[in-house]
Amino acid sequence: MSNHLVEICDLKVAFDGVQVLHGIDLAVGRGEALGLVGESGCGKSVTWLAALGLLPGRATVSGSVRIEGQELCGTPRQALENVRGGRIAMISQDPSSSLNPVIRIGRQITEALTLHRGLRGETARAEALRVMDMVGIPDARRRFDLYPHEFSGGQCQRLMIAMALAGEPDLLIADEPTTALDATIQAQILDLLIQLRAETGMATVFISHDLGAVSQVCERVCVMYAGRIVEQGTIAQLFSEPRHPYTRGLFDAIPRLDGPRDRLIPIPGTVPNPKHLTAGCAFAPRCAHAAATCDFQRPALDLLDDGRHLACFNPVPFAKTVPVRQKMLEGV
Ligand SMILES: Nc1ncnc2c1ncn2[C@@H]1O[C@H](COP(=O)(O)OP(=O)(O)OP(=O)(O)O)[C@@H](O)[C@H]1O
Repeated sequence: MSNHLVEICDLKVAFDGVQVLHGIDLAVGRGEALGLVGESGCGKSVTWLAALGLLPGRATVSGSVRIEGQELCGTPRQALENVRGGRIAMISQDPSSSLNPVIRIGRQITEALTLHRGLRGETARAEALRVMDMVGIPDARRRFDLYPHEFSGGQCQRLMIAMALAGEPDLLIADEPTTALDATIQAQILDLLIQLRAETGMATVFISHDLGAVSQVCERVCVMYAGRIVEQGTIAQLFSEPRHPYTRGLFDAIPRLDGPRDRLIPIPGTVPNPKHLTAGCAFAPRCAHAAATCDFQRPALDLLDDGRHLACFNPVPFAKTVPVRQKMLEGV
């Protein structure tokens, strides 16, 4: 059996005939933290929603998604439900997608414990309190019978993580888990994700626009553009020497606290509409490095000598490191 916990091969998704994922190959190791970055609409969420069978019926999905060898694509709904929340749990930026506003929080967590681990009665209650405590809800015993609206936004996010942990997942997919929170609470939730991974050994997929957050939580990062992976490597590789012009553009667009605001260089243009993709590289119209070939031929995702994967005919040369990335790397 492979060393990977999850292996995604040639995953394709179309909505009403419009293809939005074009053959994603991705693996997550046991206990690994993988970051998925890219601008809005590039397919980060759809990749994992498709993997878990959570897309609406009008989506067409093909390819293979395996968890420890067990194929999920084409698996009956009931069997998938055992995997979701059990072996793989997903949290999003919106606690209301996981927390039911009219059910007391303790009951919601104990129900998840019953569903995924068969715990009941006092055992379930004790475990729910332990999980609430683990995610840093103060005075869990007293707050067990409160409703979600009686908790702050950051605490609701913690409770959502508690629900996810209830099934003792092998993989936690955190989809923009901190986007809706203010900076201090964001930092606390990131710390919590790092701490929980260290304590439980679960793998984490961290989906985010925020490269700084990804560098704190993850070991490896995957950059997506227009439904494809364009660069993939370790945090150190991509942060010190991004080779894809898109990855480089994402770094240059990060606001710097220590420099003049005019150093921020946004990527020109916008993400293409999936209906209007050409046979060329989807990033070519926005790319300062694009050559004539890039307009009509698409580069494959190749493995480079340094171990990263890159899909580009004309990559950024080595040794173009800029200080902002050095600063981020200090924490890696
Ligand atoms: N339910 C849906 N119906 C139709 N199209 C969809 C649906 N969900 C996603 N899409 C399309 O699929 C593409 C990928 O969307 P996805 O949500 O995966 O992007 P993302 O990278 O996660 O963006 P964000 O960072 O904004 O969440 C987009 O073009 C989006 O419009």
